[in-house]
Amino acid sequence: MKLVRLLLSASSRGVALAVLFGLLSGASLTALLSLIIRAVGGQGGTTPREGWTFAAVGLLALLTRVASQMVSHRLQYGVITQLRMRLCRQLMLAPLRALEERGSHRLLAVLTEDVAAVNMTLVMLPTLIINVFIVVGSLVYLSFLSGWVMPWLVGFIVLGYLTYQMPTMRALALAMKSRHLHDSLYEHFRAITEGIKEFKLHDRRRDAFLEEELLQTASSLKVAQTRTSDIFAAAASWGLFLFFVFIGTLLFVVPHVTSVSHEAVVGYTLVILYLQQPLQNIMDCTPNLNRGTVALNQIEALGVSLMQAHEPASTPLLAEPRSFTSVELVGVTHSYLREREDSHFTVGPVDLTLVPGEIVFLVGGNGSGKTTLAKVMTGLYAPESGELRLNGEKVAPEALGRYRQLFGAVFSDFYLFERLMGLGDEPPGPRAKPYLDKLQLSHKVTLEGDRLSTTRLSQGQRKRLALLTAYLEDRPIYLFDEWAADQDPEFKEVFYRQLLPELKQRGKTVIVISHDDAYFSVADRLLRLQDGQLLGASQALSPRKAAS
Ligand SMILES: Nc1ncnc2c1ncn2[C@@H]1O[C@H](COP(=O)(O)OP(=O)(O)OP(=O)(O)O)[C@@H](O)[C@H]1O
Repeated sequence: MKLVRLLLSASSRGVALAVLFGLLSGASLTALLSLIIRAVGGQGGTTPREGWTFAAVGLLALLTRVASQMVSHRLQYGVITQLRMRLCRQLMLAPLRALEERGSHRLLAVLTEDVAAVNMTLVMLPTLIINVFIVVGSLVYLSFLSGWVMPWLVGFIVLGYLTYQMPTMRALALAMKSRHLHDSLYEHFRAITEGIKEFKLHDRRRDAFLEEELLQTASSLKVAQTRTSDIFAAAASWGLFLFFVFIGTLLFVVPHVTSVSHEAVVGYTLVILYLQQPLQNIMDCTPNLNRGTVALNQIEALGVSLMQAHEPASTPLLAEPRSFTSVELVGVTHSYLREREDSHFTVGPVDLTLVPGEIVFLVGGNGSGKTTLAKVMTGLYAPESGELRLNGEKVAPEALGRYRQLFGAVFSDFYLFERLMGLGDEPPGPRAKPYLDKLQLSHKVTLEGDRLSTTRLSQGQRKRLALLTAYLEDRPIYLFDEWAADQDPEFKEVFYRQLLPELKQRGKTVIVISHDDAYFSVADRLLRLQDGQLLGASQALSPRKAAS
């Protein structure tokens, strides 16, 4: 049902056309069948008129079948594209914390595995529609052939349906289990792609992973999938067996208990034999329908949970904020649940003011909460308590998206885009060139339009490219999370002594998370975090002093 609703929501006209052509195709195939039966059973041979009718109906069956398939293909790929786009939009609008909690492997499993499963289900749509109409058309034809035999047939169909449904319910539960195992499998795939160096350097770790993790999950999946397929195969074979029971009953029992003509018995037998293929096709579609339903449930569950976690819709972005007078964090907190210890790690409550043109260093031991505070400060995490204030005014939840546009940031787990996107209509080349020189990257990277010639660089160089992006964004506040950690001593010196003061001179506020105590003197203010608590000068220097 959910699949039908999905299709209807995409294009009710497309669904109507696909069904109409499917109906015409099914009906013409049934008409062909009745012509065949008449020709086979007829005593006086066939006439040219019947021959022409046969050819015309055959042509109609062919054309409507192709039309139904073509309409269905458009519907199918349209739905899949819509589904992908909708999911990606939902992911991008969801709060960062909600995405982190779900984990990238689960999100990837939905985006790839589930969308592919829905696609597979939709692929068989034309076959399903046409075959359903062949079966329906044949039943209508049979009801005209003999009203007496019809109750027997309906009885068998009901029996077949019920006995098919019972194991199918079990198969659905197994399909759900398989789906959860797929999540684990994606986590393992991530370990392989991201941890390949660690595996290569340690054979015993690799073998333990393969045997104890991957094989365990893959084997459980194999068992669940094999059982599911077994159930469907057994149910389908049972369906075929019922056919022969029906034909046997028709040939050897029905004539003795009701008065039915020989012609009707022959017609029924031929139609039932003919129906075997369409019914087989319908039954073959059932496992896919099941998988598609499970996948769609997963997609919808993710969508619903992300919608619940949605940040309030942002006020339309009229223009990015180009300046500010103050950013304040007032009693702001953020906490993570430590599941194993059943306790929380909390950053804050933090009171902090930032003004334009100052360099603020955020320092502290590993795990003291620097990155977390940076995420709260930049609006990536909404404060759990307390409030953010911009220019003295509280940042309402729906204004958080706009507030974030104040910041240009390079986090330690930054992502480097191959295109410099969203930087305006002008090609970024001329603006980027001086920065490429400044960042000592001109010999490595050029710009072709807005595309970087390469991003296959050392980690330090990639960070410089990320810095280039931040420069071009030209935001009022910059945040660098351990940016200098991968730089050579020479460029570290350039970063701390040249680039940071230059940004400050341009009136930018620069927040630097750093462990480089040799350069702490560059800061106007040093904020020290310890166990999530802020020590040190949380109030801004006066703008005049900051600019000095
Ligand atoms: N996504 C997360 N989910 C749950 N807990 C987290 C998450 N990120 C961080 N933490 C917890 O919050 C604490 C602070 O982490 P954070 O990354 O803010 O520290 P940090 O000071 O930036 O550390 P480092 O100097 O090592 O980068 C850590 O002890 C960690 O247990």
